[in-house]
Amino acid sequence: MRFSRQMITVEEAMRRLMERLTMQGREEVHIGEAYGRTLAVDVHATDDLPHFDRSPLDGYAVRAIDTVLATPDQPVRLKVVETIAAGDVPKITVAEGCASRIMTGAMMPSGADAVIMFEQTVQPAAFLEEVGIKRALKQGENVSRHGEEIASGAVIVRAGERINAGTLAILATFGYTHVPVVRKPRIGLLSTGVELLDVDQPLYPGKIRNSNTWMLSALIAEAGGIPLLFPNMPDDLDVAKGTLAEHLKMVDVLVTSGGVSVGDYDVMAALSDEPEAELLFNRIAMRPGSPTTSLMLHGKPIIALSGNPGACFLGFELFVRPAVQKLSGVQGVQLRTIKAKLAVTYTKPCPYPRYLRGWLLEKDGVLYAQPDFNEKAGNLGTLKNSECFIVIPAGGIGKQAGELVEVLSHAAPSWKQEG
Ligand SMILES: Nc1nc2c(c(=O)[nH]1)N[C@H]1C(S)=C(S)[C@@H](COP(=O)(O)OP(=O)(O)OC[C@H]3O[C@@H](n4cnc5c(N)ncnc54)[C@H](O)[C@@H]3O)O[C@H]1N2
Ligand code: MOO
Ligand SMILES: [Mg+2]
Repeated sequence: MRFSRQMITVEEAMRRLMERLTMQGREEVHIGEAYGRTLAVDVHATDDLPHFDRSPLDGYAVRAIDTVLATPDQPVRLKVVETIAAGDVPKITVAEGCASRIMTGAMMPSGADAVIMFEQTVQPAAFLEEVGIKRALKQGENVSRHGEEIASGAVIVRAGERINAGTLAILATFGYTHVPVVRKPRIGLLSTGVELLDVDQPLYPGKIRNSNTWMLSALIAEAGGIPLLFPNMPDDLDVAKGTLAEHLKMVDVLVTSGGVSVGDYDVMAALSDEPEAELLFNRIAMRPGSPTTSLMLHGKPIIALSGNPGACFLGFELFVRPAVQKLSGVQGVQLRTIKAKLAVTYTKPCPYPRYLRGWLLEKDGVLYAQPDFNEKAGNLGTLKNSECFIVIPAGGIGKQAGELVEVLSHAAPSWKQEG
């Protein structure tokens, strides 16, 4: 099996994995902790917004009919009967020939049906209790109507939407101190390989420090999962079987790095051949990361990423981020690309689609995708500069500068969210 692998497309691999994942249950969290979480149910407006007629300006609440003859040269004089601050309940009805001073956000007094801003009024010097209105107003002008933005009972946020800063504003407006969200998935994480040292260990010949675990842990948290870090796993199949069985009890998905290729010590590849493992895929038409593997073990999915840091990074974006999102309740998760012009010619041939790390730039209104030329799968020095993957299609002669290419950005918005 290890040497005769069936190659499938990225899309097919993603489909096979996604169909094994189901949304987590729900929990309630305080609004202060809800940022970045996914709504578990539709949330409704508990009142009209606004819930009273209010003024959007600092000015005077008037009866429009009283202002019909008003001009800058001949202002209409009205008697000021009250001053209304935001938060006050007006006490006096605005009668014919009268006006109330009113502040932004304050409740409209009964009788008034329009507001004129201070700048369009004059204060007759000798008559402090009067105001001169310099233009005619229409009924309803400058009044924010009760319920004009959102009606009580309307859906304000849908199940499956990710809570951003704007969502928090609307939830707070309607009094949701606690928010029904989808439980965060627990994503176990470990690296394989006896060559790996911890960050605080000195280098020895042949050994390297484990960087994938730290990179993946941050990416998992950013995607909305809880990373659970397990110790590095030795390249021994029997040990791996026991260790993984224990870890799987504690997580919803397990992500591993390394050991997926055809090497003598590639333990995750060896595990895929075991009868208790159900292989989902172990060869994908993509570069880097073609040996990226996924399997079901003891009823739980394992996503086994390549150990090469660049391939590991790509594998995360293509498979782990969408998996975390689906478990987190995000609706309609799928790979979504945008088109941009390739900033420089790239001619390296490849039998599979190649995902080049890079970034986007804008020049004279045109979006360009700039590849990072440090794209060897094992290179990690420029991983930090990567904000997207530029897809160079299989075969052919690559792409010329200025040709349109598909670009997959790492940020969450590139994953379609419906609803
Ligand atoms: N005969 C073949 N050899 C290889 C093939 C192939 O098709 N035939 N594929 C190559 C490709 S492509 C890739 S990608 C790698 C995949 O390797 P593994 O996923 O098995 O990963 P390892 O062998 O464990 O490690 C690869 C590389 O990455 C370093 N590494 C591993 N873990 C970490 C970590 N946690 N932090 C930093 N670096 C790590 C490791 O030391 C190796 O240098 O296989 C090719 N070979
Ligand atoms: O898939 Mo590998 O990362 O090309 O070296
Ligand atoms: Mg290997």
